[in-house]
Amino acid sequence: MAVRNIGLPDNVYEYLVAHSVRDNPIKRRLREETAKLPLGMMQIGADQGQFMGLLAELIGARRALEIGTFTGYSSLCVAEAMGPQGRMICCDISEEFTSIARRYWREAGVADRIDLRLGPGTETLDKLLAAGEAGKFDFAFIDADKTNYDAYYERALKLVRAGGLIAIDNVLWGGDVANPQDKSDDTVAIRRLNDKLAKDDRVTLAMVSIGDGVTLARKH
Ligand SMILES: C[S@@+](CC[C@H](N)C(=O)[O-])C[C@H]1O[C@@H](n2cnc3c(N)ncnc32)[C@H](O)[C@@H]1O
Repeated sequence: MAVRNIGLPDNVYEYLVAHSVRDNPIKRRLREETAKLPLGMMQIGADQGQFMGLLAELIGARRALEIGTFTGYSSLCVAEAMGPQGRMICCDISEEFTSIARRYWREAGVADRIDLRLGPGTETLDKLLAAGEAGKFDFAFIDADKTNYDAYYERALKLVRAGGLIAIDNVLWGGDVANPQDKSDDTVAIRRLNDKLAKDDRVTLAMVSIGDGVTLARKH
């Protein structure tokens, strides 16, 4: 029988990271500084950051979109992977969190690739659509407030080109999506989007059990 579970023991996860993550001191320090914050667990893991960079590289991404930037780790991974030609629009509502992101982007030499838009993600995406940016992005990463996930997905689907990729984070929500007793707003929102994506013929789909679960949706 194929191995099916996602719960890696700590020592196996550490082995995985030690044998795959191509780290650098700036990324390591950003992870360490973020880990000290009360909401530090919102940051994606080093292995997921590298996975996203690889995805961006595989599709030759030059324009990327991120909804939910926090202290900048996922955006740093994608911006680095796209190289100097890459450009990224990052959406967040927090000046406090993203001031940390800006500091690390500058230090890593990717600040000129990243355009941070502060404000509700749906509004920023609507402005991009109104500005004629539909179909202009290669890659989108959705990782902000869960109750807006469907709104982000529908907008991202318009903003990415055919063949472009949307990655959606936290689709397993610590396993809560599979617990029918859990009817909290965040769980219900993620579960609804998962149900919809499972039969959404506008995309090719894979749900990957990395981190807290990532759905990859390639636009037809
Ligand atoms: C899970 S964190 C993102 C983690 C980030 N991708 C990383 O790997 O470090 C979610 C972020 O979404 C932001 N956020 C929450 N509500 C938002 C909204 N309505 N619009 C845009 N961003 C929002 C939060 O401020 C927070 O920084």
